[in-house]
Formats: sequence, structure tokens, C-alpha cells
Amino acid sequence: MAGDTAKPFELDQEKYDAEDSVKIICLGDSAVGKSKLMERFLLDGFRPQQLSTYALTLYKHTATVDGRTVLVDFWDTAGQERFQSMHASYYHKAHACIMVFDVQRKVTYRNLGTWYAELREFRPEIPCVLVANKIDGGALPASGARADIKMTQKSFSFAKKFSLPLYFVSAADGTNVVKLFNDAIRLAVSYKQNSRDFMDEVLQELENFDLEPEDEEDRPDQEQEQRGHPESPAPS
Ligand SMILES: Nc1nc2c(ncn2[C@@H]2O[C@H](COP(=O)(O)OP(=O)(O)OP(=O)(O)O)[C@@H](O)[C@H]2O)c(=O)[nH]1
Ligand SMILES: [Mg+2]
Repeated sequence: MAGDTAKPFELDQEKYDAEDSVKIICLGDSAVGKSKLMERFLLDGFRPQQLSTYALTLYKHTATVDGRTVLVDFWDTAGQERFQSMHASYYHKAHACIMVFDVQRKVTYRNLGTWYAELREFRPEIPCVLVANKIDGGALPASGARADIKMTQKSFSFAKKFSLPLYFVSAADGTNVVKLFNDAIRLAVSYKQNSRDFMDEVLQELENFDLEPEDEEDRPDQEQEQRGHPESPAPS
């Protein structure tokens, strides 16, 4: 149900293998508005004052994509430095990523490179959408607003460089939030249906990999015996 949350240790990531379940992660610096965007989409509300996300919040949502019901887990984590560099399990089995910066703070745009590099280290192939939040200019001092927004409009380069769709949104007034999330869900579902991440393949291979009790090369005598086995078909 929309807005339900769960504690991280209750998580069973095997469920993301099921067809009707996708995992979408959210990345970005602290206070860019990741949690507010979730609130806006899932609860259709915005509470201006709230503590920074502690370590992990999981939001559950049910969506309909092409007539099918899809269970969506949104993973939200704190962007604070003390939590930076996520644990691998945050990325594990994720099907899409929403990466957020704050149009009012350049540093959050500059840090996208670090977030993106870490994402690609763990999930080289999943769809990622880039989000420019706070376009309402709400918390800006009147004089600073224009300059910063101009700066951000010049900064499409990150999205272009990595071919990421870019959304200009506001969690405060709701601009583009529903579109952003619906598109992200669609991308996650289509990624899950159509492609297998290279890392998934590797992990699957490793899971299936049985060590031979002994390597043939360690048993030259037996190899000899087998080669000269009496039941081997004789060359005609
Ligand atoms: N004006 C304006 N303020 C916003 C918007 N979205 C978030 N904020 C404010 O930005 C601050 C941080 O928002 P959060 O959603 O807690 O940020 P976060 O990215 O989840 O931060 P961490 O959990 O620390 O990583 C809050 O004071 C919000 O009220 C927005 O669209 N416009
Ligand atoms: Mg948060």
C-alpha cells in the first residue's frame, strides 16, 4: 500500500526476482529532497520540516503498468556524508535509480559524478533518471534565485553526457512529480522484462558454479587411464 514503510532488516531481497516486484533506489546528497519527493508521490503531501532520513526507509507502492499490477519498493537513504558510499545491498537487485540534485545548491550537482560512479559500479545497466528538484525556488533569498536556476539550466551537460532523462520538479508544489515516478516505474518494469544486468549474469554464474572435487590436471594417472580405457571406441 502506498506509504507503508518497513525496517531494513525485515527485507528479503529474493522477492525482487518475482515478476511482479521491482526495486527503485534513490540517490543524491543530503537535503536535496529525496524523501520529500517520495512523500509527495506516495502520500500526496509535503511536510516542510522533517529530520534527515536516518539510514534507510522503504516505501511500498502498488502501480499498474500496461494493465498489470506491479509491486514497487522505493528505497530511500540518507545522503549525509556519514552514510555516503552505500552498502552493496542498497544496490542489490535494483531495477531503476532516481538520482536527485537541488537546483538551489550547485554542490549537489557537482557531486552527481560521485553518486553516478558508485551506481554504475554496482548496477552498470539499470535505467537512471536525473532529477533537478526545488524548481519552485521556495527557500531561496529573492536575489539569489535567478542566478542559481540559470546555472542549473546550463548544467544539462551531466544528463547529456550520460544520456539520462532529466526532470525539473518540485516536491513542494508537486510539479512533475507524478510523471517522474510513473516514468521511473515504467523504466524499472521494462528493464526487468527485457534485459539482464551483466552483474546479475555474473552473480548467477557464481551461484551455479560447482567446484569440481579435483581438477583433472591434478590427476594425471587417472587421465592416462581414461584415455587408454578399453571401452573407448577404437579408431577405425
Ligand atoms: N522549496 C523546496 N524545498 C524542498 C523541496 N523538496 C525538499 N525541500 C526541503 O529540503 C529539505 C530536505 O528535504 P529532504 O526530503 O529531507 O531531503 P533528503 O534528500 O531526503 O535528505 P537526506 O535524508 O538527508 O538525504 C527539507 O527542509 C525540505 O522541506 C522542494 O521541492 N522545494
Ligand atoms: Mg531523506
